[in-house]
Amino acid sequence: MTETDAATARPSPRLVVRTEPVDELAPLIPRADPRHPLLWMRRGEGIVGLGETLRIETSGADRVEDAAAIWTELSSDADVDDRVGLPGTGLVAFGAFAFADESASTSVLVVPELVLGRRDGRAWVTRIALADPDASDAADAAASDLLAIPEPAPRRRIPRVTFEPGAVTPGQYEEAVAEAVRRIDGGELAKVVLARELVGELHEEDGLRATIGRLAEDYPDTWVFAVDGLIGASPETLVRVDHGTVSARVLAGTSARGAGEASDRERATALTESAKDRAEHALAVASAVKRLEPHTARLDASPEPFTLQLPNLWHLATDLKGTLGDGSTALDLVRAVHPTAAVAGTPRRVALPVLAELEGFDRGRYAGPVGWVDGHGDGEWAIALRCAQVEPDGTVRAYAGCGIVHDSVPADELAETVMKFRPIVEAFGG
Ligand SMILES: C=C(O[C@@H]1C=C(C(=O)O)C=C[C@H]1O)C(=O)O
Repeated sequence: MTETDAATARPSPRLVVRTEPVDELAPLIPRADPRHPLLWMRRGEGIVGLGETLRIETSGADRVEDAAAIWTELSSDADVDDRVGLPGTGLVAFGAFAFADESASTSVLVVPELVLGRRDGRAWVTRIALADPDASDAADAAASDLLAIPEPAPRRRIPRVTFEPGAVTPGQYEEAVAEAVRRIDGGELAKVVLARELVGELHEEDGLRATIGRLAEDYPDTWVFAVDGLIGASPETLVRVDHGTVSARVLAGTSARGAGEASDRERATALTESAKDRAEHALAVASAVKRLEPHTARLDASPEPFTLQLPNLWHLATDLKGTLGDGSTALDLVRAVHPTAAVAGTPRRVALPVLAELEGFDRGRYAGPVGWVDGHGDGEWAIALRCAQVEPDGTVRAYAGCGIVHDSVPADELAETVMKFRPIVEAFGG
């Protein structure tokens, strides 16, 4: 993979971008890079990135703001010939940001050399190159075939990773939940989200394509993503910006699926009627609305939460939809809404230090924003949930957490993390 560095380069490099329609690319996943997959997909449509033209790395409290500023500059200087004009065509970067300001993990925007995309039944290929300062015709630089469109690879078995609890044992997790409930009852805060991690070793370094394929097959209605080793299938849309419209899906409140049809429906009904889950959900919706509202001319929320059915569980969900009021880009809104109450707690300024203290590990990019942004500032971002970070040495860290409120029961929350781990653990053969 090409190692380049935009964050430190001044003046910023100029990108030459060309998008052209192609007949068909389905299925996309077998064309992804098996070792360093870059992918964003839902219901068979999305984008796959190959190669790396440029990488923007940021960290600290201003990680999103700094990346957004570099991206705006790169985009405004880019020479773009987009013959398709759909969300995800033209210049794009895949991104993943650390959850916490203090995280040791870097945040990244990766600009691939080649993007393969499908949307609304149309397919395209985008080539992104650094302009050659000596070339007389910039478009020629992008047209020269640096990377060929890969043929779909044959299917292979998913890699086998055995997961064990990481820094925090299940017992310690239950203790942390109990302590959180004590603090909530003491009036310190209303909600805090506590997660735990599982750690394993990946030995088949080219097996990630099979893992992603399994996530997409089993969880087709989620956002399946792979960005710089962060792999997962998230049901929660942090924010989408598309030609002046804004949307988000807030999730909070979870129940197991029932064994038979009748018991399954009962679980969903019980979830919509549960005062605990509704209260937890209302906090998450209020925080998303509060942070999006200043940027929107209009913002509507579904009047009542609905139940979102996933193969492993039910969630209470609220969709937000609106129109932008201030020309914000997707990254501006990511900065405005992250971290939401769904993954941090309420009030946020109290919940964040409590979470850091009680959780006992660095979340890295878990529960951070993951998605893509284009040259117009449009993009789709999810909250990185039901995911794992694969380190270059093969260490795999998977994460799952739960919103803790005053009537949370430690054993139930531990059981909920097990349900939430299921997609990623199974996609690694567990
Ligand atoms: C924190 C996670 O999920 C979040 C917490 C939820 C809950 O507590 O009910 C539901 C969906 C997500 O917003 C996770 O999956 O790790």
